[in-house]
Amino acid sequence: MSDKPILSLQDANILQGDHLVLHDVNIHIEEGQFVYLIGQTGSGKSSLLKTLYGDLPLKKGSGSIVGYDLHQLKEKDIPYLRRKIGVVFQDFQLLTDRTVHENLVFVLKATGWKDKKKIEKRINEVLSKVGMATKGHKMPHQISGGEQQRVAIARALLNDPELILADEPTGNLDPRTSEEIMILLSEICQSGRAILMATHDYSLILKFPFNTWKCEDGKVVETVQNTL
Ligand SMILES: Nc1ncnc2c1ncn2[C@@H]1O[C@H](COP(=O)(O)OP(=O)(O)OP(=O)(O)O)[C@@H](O)[C@H]1O
Repeated sequence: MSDKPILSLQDANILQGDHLVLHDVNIHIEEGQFVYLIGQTGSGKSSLLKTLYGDLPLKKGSGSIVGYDLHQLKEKDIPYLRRKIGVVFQDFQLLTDRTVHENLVFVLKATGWKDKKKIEKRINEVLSKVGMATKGHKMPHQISGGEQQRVAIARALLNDPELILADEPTGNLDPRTSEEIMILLSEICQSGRAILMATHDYSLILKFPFNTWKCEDGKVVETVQNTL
């Protein structure tokens, strides 16, 4: 593992419109690192992640993510930034009117892939990686929540991202399925990708211990497990 920074914020303010959610945020993630983001409801976890994937502007402070300067980020840069990071949400956000396979084709075509053979090869690779190789023909409503999240993770992996941002990816899943998703995310991390994951599930943190940042009183602080 090198010490190449995949993500860093210096003295950053996180805003929702005029509302200051977090101030003077200083964080840093390197290649292959797994970091949890915790904090009470409304403490700013999603707002921080949104700033990182370009959904909220960084107006004060500096920040870089997978080589992009967040302060200089233009609307036209956002699709390119999103190809270098994978984003996973609590509610999976699959397109419900098409199969698993078609969901993945859609993303590849939207991100510039044209060669049919390469598209098929990549889809097989990511579906195999998440244990869903035989389910490509299913509609999202024909598979379980855990399986839908596996597909959403496969979708996040399509463009081989250096970083995955996951906003409560186990929030809609039962404890056993949550653990399976954590095992999958841990394996993805071991293969060299960095992961920043917002969660409310402290039992997962205890079972899969990684560095933890807490949003509290408008700040992000590094925390240790016995003070969770
Ligand atoms: N779209 C929005 N417009 C204005 N304010 C918002 C918006 N979304 C969130 N906020 C406010 O920003 C603050 C942080 O919310 P955020 O969603 O980032 O918290 P969170 O830690 O992710 O919460 P949760 O654990 O419930 O998902 C809250 O005060 C919230 O009310």
